[in-house]
Amino acid sequence: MTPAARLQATLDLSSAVENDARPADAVTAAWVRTRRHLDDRDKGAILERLHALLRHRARLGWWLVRHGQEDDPRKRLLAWLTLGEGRTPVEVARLFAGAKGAPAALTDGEGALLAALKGCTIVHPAMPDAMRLECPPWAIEPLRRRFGAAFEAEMAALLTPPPLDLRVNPIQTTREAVLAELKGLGLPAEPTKLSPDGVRLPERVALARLPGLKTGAIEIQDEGSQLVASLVDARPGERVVDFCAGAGGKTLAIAARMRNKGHVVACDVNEARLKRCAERLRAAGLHNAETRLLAGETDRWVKRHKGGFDRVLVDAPCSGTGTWRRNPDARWRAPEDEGLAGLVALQGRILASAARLVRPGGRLVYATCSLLPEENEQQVAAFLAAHPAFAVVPLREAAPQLTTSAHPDHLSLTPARHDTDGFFAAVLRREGPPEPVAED
Ligand SMILES: C[S@@+](CC[C@H](N)C(=O)[O-])C[C@H]1O[C@@H](n2cnc3c(N)ncnc32)[C@H](O)[C@@H]1O
Repeated sequence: MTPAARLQATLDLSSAVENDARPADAVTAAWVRTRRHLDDRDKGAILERLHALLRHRARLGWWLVRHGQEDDPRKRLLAWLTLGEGRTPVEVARLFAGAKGAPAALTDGEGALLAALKGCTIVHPAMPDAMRLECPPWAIEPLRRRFGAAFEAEMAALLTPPPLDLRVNPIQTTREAVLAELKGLGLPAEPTKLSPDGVRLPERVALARLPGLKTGAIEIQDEGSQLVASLVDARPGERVVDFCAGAGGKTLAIAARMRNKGHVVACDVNEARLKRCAERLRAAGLHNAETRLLAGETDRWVKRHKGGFDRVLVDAPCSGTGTWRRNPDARWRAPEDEGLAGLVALQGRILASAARLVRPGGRLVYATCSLLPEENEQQVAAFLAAHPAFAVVPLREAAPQLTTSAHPDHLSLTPARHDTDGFFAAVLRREGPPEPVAED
């Protein structure tokens, strides 16, 4: 592909993302699937530029509005080439020459825009915080409260390209073998610093270069997510519930740690995600887990299995603020349902219901990929106040190796401090019998 053809492909993909309500990664995956002829280098260059455009979306839009231009994918790309890649108007005009397969030739207005942007930096002192920090207005105050003086550093870290983390499936192989294999392929793989099962590749690679993904020997999973699953500390032979299992990222990690012994029930209200979870369990060679579709958090199945499990993980639906580094478009989509308050209420209901499944002496882990105290510490405090049968297991006891957490009692991972996605997890123990609840 010529550099100009790569730009045209980036424009096509960026327009597809703009015109589709689905998250950018879903649109991108579908787009790539229908373009199998693209070689890995072209694909890599196109995706890298798309991610830059998504990461700097608000800043680029601010510059366009300032110069009276429409904020659309083509203009954003022009602005990015100038402000982000430092190309001169002459270089950009050479790429936008209107040749076959290349972007249409520049209009006079676009030429004037490039001239006006020449020599500018992508961040301007007059930018409002929402644009300068690429942080939606609704999240600025809660995140400022959460991080204090570190707020801007955390926002900056959320704008960096994430590493590619893999989790090794101990049923099939070892971390040493995976590291040796990846190094043999010329990939700069390193063991993850905190997770004992993780391997980190500092940058995006073509997934086709990772044969273990097809065989289930490795899974793509952020180091933070691996650490949350490890806090469940499920032992071979135990009975475990992953209450919000989704497509099974953490279910797989838990079931593998149990060495295929015992039983894991992966619950969710989303049938398509659970189906994907079942497929991934099969591919990974894990047969100690089943999926269970729930009608809602108070499904009768929960009542029937009251007190029946050693460990329960609630990886609650959340604002996803901790994953903005990986899903840069997510920050500009409002939290689901009625906004943050609706999510917080749903999390509270899910946690209260799932807690019924824990046997006396058993462990309940509440986790989110949110950075907001409302969804994390405050949620746990409200649960403990209403459920005196539960007590916190401090992190130094639950996971002494994770004392770098930003919080003394709970796991609190942040992109700037730990170079992981933002994750929160609280480990709780049931010390008394399940309380009767209204729907019992
Ligand atoms: C953060 S995601 C889970 C990610 C998953 N644990 C993983 O590691 O890949 C939250 C999940 O909660 C599910 N969910 C939403 N409402 C629920 C409810 N009322 N009861 C159970 N699960 C629910 C969603 O369908 C979604 O799959």
